[in-house]
Amino acid sequence: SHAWGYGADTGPDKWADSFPIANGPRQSPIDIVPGEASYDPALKPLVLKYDPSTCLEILNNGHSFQVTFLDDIDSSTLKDGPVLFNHRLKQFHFHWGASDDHGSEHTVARTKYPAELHLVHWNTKYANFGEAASQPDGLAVVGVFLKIGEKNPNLQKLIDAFDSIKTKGSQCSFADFNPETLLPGCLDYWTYEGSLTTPPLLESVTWIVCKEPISVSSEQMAKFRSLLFSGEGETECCMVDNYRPPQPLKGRTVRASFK
Ligand SMILES: COc1ccc(CNS(=O)(=O)c2ccc(S(N)(=O)=O)s2)cc1
Ligand SMILES: [Zn+2]
Repeated sequence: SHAWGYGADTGPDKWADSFPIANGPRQSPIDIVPGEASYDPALKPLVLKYDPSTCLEILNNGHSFQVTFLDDIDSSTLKDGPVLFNHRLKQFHFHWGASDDHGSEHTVARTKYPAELHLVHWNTKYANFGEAASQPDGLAVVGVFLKIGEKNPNLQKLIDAFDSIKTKGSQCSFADFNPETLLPGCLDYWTYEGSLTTPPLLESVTWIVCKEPISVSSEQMAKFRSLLFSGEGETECCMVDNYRPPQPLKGRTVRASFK
């Protein structure tokens, strides 16, 4: 069945049964080894321009929680960086662990962060998100690590909506949130050609992983873990460890935008 998840019978080690691309040549996430990344002076700075008025809703899709954006015009966009075309923000979501010592998808020299933010954008040379998602240069996902530290007031706005999206399939309107507030001060990044980290694991993602993390408090991480994978009326299953472990690099080059 296509009911994939993160449990023993449905988790990452079983995804290849229904999605053989799981063993493909450009799978994500990966372990980023800074010493092996090649600095590319031709890489441009990332240009991220987000319009809070295009923020639509926050929802629990049974795998993570995500905030979706109106993407019918160029109001929230990603330009430059490693990409050649304009991309539109579709949604952002997170991956996290059952405890503060793990939870990110990408790792840095095998270092795990407690969580990772993904801002998903699609290349507007294609007609729409679904079209773009099936093209090798169709998507660009910005990854931002979360590190335990000061309480993050911008994350708190998301956390305050969790009571309304506790169970799988629940959603509520969510307006005027600016994802720019979730970006680190420095936008130095690593970039490589990869895939979606969840089924359908499409190999259509230019990954842009920020070197600098943002902060999250341990108490805020505990609130992430109060969300449920399970639907209303089902046996409660805490939404934790919704991350895929690093995949083989298979000869790919990881470039750095910084020295
Ligand atoms: C064509 O049919 C499709 C196309 C795409 C999807 C997946 N949905 S999605 O693109 O939002 C993402 C899934 C995983 C993401 S990650 N962790 O790599 O940022 S992004 C579903 C059906
Ligand atoms: Zn993700």
